[in-house]
Amino acid sequence: MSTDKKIKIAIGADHAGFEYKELLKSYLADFEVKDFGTHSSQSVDYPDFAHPVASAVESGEYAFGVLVCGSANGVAITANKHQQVRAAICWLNELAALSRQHNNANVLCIPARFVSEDLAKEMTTTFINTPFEGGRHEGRVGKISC
Ligand SMILES: O=C(CO)[C@H](O)[C@H](O)COP(=O)(O)O
Repeated sequence: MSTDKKIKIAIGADHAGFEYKELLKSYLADFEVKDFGTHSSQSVDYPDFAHPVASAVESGEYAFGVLVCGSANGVAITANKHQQVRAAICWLNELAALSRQHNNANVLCIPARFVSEDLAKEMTTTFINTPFEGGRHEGRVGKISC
């Protein structure tokens, strides 16, 4: 994959996403990645990890967040509570691309129990490397915050 050491990525997961998070952390070794936990497969509560990742992206310190839980619903619902966060649940590579092109998503949410490791890696690469298209999508994205 293409790499850019200047891109900072915040990553987090609950117990269901722990193994995928570890895998993605290694996969993203050429980026500046901060791991917000969890750090084992012991059962935990996904908001305890989704909020810190979302805050890190919302602050502007991290360009992107990657969150992993079983279905991706919990981490996405949590992350989207943050005003500056647009968290997208993706289970196809095309959805990862569209989440960037049309929605300017800044947090990728991966359902570890429903996608393969290879697809998780592929979607992460796509998410990081796909630019927002702007244009007609600019105003729509601008209307999301309330
Ligand atoms: O997907 C999730 C939240 O959306 C969690 O990973 C899932 O709910 C965890 O379930 P369990 O406690 O049964 O392992």
